[in-house]
Amino acid sequence: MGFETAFNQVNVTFGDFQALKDINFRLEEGKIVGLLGRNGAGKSTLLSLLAAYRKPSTGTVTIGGQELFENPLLMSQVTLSYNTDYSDETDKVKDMLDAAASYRSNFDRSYAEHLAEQFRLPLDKQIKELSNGMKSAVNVMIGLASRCPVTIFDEVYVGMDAPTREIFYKELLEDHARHPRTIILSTHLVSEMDYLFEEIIILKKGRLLMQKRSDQFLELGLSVTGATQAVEQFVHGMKRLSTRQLGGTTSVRIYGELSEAQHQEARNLGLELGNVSMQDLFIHLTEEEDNDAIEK
Ligand SMILES: Nc1ncnc2c1ncn2[C@@H]1O[C@H](COP(=O)(O)OP(=O)(O)OP(=O)(O)O)[C@@H](O)[C@H]1O
Repeated sequence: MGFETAFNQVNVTFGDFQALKDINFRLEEGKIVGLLGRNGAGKSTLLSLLAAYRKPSTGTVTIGGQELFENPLLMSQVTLSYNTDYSDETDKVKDMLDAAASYRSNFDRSYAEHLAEQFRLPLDKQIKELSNGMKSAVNVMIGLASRCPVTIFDEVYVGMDAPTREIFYKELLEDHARHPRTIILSTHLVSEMDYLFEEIIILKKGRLLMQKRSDQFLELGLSVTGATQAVEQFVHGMKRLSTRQLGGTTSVRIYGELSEAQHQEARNLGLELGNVSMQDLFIHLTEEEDNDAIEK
């Protein structure tokens, strides 16, 4: 069975508020995908559809060509980890492992215990007594060790300190290499997590703004560095993301691709061309009010 994931003409409305509008995309199986968007863009709503927690108001979500909602066999192939309220959870960490092992067919208990060790999770402690970052680590541990063909983490890092997040990213990459599967990560930590993503999806105000491979996305912008006057002459009329100046040297980040003639002109002016970050592009694309076009 294939696990290509598809959203087909999906809309979600809450009363008269439309949270998702005409969402169409396909995810080839096996990729690590970053789901990006400003607060309220619709990321959690979209992920809740993919975990079959809710049904689209219209449209369908399919995995391997079959509709997901109320399809128990397919639903068991998806896991969604999110910031859970564990304030009343008297189970111990090890009880949680037992429960996950009993209902997840691919659950790898020894890998879960390895993760518990990495995250320094006390197996005998009640979950409600853990710190916030440790509760998030429990979610990551269950999510990764479940080895579901579609594995989703919705801002699951909340409360984790930087070294713990590094352990999460490292384990995710290593386990994905050993057991390739679709992993979707929604995040606001774009600059910290950009290297993880093979592909990105950007939502803006409930719409799919862009779906691109990360390398193609990064080609949407570039930095131009050199003598201030030459840089200013070169970037005149281009869409500017930011400017940094130090002494007589200026570095301008622009949005847009250059023609061969422009590359030649940059060389003639002695300018250095470089990359811009995923975060810079993301901020630009989600701030611009006139940029609501759907691009693929
Ligand atoms: N149950 C609900 N009832 C009414 N509106 C809702 C409901 N759930 C979500 N919304 C609205 O839908 C929009 C999208 O919310 P969603 O939680 O999907 O955004 P998000 O991209 O995950 O945001 P954040 O980055 O802040 O977590 C928001 O305007 C939110 O208020």
